[in-house]
Amino acid sequence: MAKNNIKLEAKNLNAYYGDFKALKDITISMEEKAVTAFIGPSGCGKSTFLRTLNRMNDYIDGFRTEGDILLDGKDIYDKNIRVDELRKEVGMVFQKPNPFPKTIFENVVYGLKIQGIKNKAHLEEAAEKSLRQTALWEEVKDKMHKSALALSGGQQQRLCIARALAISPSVILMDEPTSALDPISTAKIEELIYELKNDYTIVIVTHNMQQAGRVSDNTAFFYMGELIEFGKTKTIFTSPSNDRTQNYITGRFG
Ligand SMILES: Nc1ncnc2c1ncn2[C@@H]1O[C@H](COP(=O)(O)OP(=O)(O)OP(=O)(O)O)[C@@H](O)[C@H]1O
Repeated sequence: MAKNNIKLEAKNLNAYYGDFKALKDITISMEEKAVTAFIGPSGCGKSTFLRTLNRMNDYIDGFRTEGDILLDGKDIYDKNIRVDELRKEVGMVFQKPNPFPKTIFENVVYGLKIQGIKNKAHLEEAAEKSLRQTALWEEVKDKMHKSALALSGGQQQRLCIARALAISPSVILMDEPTSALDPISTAKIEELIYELKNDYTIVIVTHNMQQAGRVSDNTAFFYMGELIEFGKTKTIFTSPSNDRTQNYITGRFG
């Protein structure tokens, strides 16, 4: 298989919450249209790192970074970057499905409406497209104007992914997207991730080793704020070169 282009890169990235250094000298390249998984024990910095990739941590008082994060070669922390534009390009899906207390339709088109798109036909078309992409359309097409909160947890998470897709990002960040879901819903989301990587670059934080093994092309193992090992998922899971990676994936700690 030809090697994909690099979509996202961190170069010598340090991140701090006040005096606490949560990420230490992270350098990593993430391939375009591939799935990169972040694994590691609780508190090792996976979510912090994921959130630096669309500047979600900007909201946290005392948070700061050193080093660079490049999206398509451009530093996303550059002072000329518009964070709203960045977040259109780099969408995010969270651990717990978080639909708005609105209809299914309003949830999917939320981002488009914020962008000022009002044309009803256009919004309907976009909603259908995103819901088809997340394999939810058949399940919800007759209740588009009912509350999204009436959907099951798994459907809600697929709706949140559809909401993220509707604004046409090129990267989707997923922070433990299935940890609140049952096994069947989890399998659906995993299938979806597999499909989506044809068109999107995906970065996923997961505690579930099997999940990382099933869905990702490349895996990064973090430990206490450091990137310990990064490589092809198959290699990381079958013959890691670092003892700490080996101990973690075999369940000896974490
Ligand atoms: N808002 C915050 N303020 C201060 N420290 C924080 C904040 N968020 C995270 N941290 C600290 O940064 C470190 C990394 O946390 P992070 O949430 O990135 O880890 P994680 O690997 O994603 O953990 P988990 O798997 O439990 O979600 C931890 O020591 C955590 O306590």
